[in-house]
Amino acid sequence: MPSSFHGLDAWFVLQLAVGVVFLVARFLRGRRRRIPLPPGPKPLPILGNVFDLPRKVLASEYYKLHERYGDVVYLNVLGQSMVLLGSYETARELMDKRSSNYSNRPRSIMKTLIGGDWAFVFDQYDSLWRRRRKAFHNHFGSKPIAQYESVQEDAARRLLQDVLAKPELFADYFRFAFGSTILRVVYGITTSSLDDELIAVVEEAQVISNKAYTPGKYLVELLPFLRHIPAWVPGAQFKRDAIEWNVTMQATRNKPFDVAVEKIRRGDATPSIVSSIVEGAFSKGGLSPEEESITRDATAMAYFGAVDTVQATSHTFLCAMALFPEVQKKAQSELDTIVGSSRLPRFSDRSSLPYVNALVYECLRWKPTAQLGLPHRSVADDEFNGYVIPGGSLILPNVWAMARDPKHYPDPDSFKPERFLTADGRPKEEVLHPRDYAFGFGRRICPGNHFGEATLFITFATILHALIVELQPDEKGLSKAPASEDVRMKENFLT
Ligand code: HEM
Repeated sequence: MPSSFHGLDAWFVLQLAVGVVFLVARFLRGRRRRIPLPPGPKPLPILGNVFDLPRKVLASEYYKLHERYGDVVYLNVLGQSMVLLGSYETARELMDKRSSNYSNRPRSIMKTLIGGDWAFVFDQYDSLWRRRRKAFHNHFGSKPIAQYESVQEDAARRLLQDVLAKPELFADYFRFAFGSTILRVVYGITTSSLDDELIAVVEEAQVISNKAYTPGKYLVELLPFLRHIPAWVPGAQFKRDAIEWNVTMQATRNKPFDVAVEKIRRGDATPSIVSSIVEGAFSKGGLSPEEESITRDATAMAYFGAVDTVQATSHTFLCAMALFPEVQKKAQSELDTIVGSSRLPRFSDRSSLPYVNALVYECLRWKPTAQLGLPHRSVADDEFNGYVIPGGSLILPNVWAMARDPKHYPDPDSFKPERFLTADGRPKEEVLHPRDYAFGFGRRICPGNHFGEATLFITFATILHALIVELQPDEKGLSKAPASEDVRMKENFLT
């Protein structure tokens, strides 16, 4: 006997519901069909554009699709819509101006499996992300970070000594300088050597996340039901890795925070972001468990956001200085005039050093660190230039292409800080600033951009004031510089 629902036959209600859903879906599909998708290669049935997707995560490879199909390119990979944006103008229109629709992130199953749910860079565009991001922004905005300038100056000076003592370890020392600055600013923790225990933990977490978030590496991202497979099943290595990685990911979130809180309890804390939050809450009886959890999440994100990005830009700097000695000389001459030979640069010199500032911007432009940005995901269907962009599409801004658009940057392969300066050496307003794309877009724009730029400024100014960056000669005493266009970016989201 069929059951009844408020007097209606349940079977009838079910059929009605299915019918309505079907009609709505058909209507939406029809609407979409009336408005075409953006141009792109013809998809295969079911597989879609799997074989059109560049084999390498390299912006230059993705750009070939723009050369063929235009500024906005549509791909469908196994049912997942992807929209590639090939110019600053399109990214600005969609990701900045319509930010409320384009600020989601792709879902990641591995993020949860490895215990990385605290890393809000991968959060969905929801209220939890808003709270974590606000907590972060409160301490990394342009005003609050000014109080940590002396920490950044000290780190740059220590870097100089370390590189002078052991130039062959320059890459390790740059990394240590940025990592130790973050631990000091965020947690008030002083680290003294490359093999510091806390640095080792957070560095390990970086390696893990780079593995876990490599696009296309894990089948579970395409077939989410695989996450339920028990770890002992043959072939489920990803589950066994995830269990092991959980320990490091949790330690990264909690260990430095616990050390900071212990120092506050003992009364020997140095001023830091955590000390200001925890001590600020004393008057109301301390942080609530929820506030504490948000603080742990937000503060742990700083090391994650800061170290790889700033280090990659520093490598661009070293490479550019070695390849363009005339630029290096100009920057050094400005430093000699403004800073003089009796001391090292300080933040108070920053506004008097337009050429050094322009050199920082040119480093962000010449080989941008996140060459395909970080993917966003759209929320709902949208119309743009006569095309429909389906809700749920992955949006990939080609930052590399923006940074070398000849409309904005004539002779883009050359490293020319002058492009950001007027003929009489003052900052030029009308040129597209790398800050407008190198740090991402819309509501997801990098909240560490002020801190990041400040770190780059003081590090580059200090190095240039004391050292000369040159190519290392080979065994015959010759040093052959590659052409600028042959300096290749590594295959990855971060270069
Ligand atoms: C040269 C330096 C840096 C570059 C080029 C850079 C670049 C980026 C980019 C491209 C994004 C993605 C934005 C988007 O989705 O549209 C991002 C996000 C982020 N960055 Fe940075 N960044 C830098 C330095 C820093 C620093 C120093 C910090 C921390 C102090 C930081 C923290 C973050 C965080 C927390 C996010 C996630 C934002 C979110 O999803 O809401 N970054 N960064």
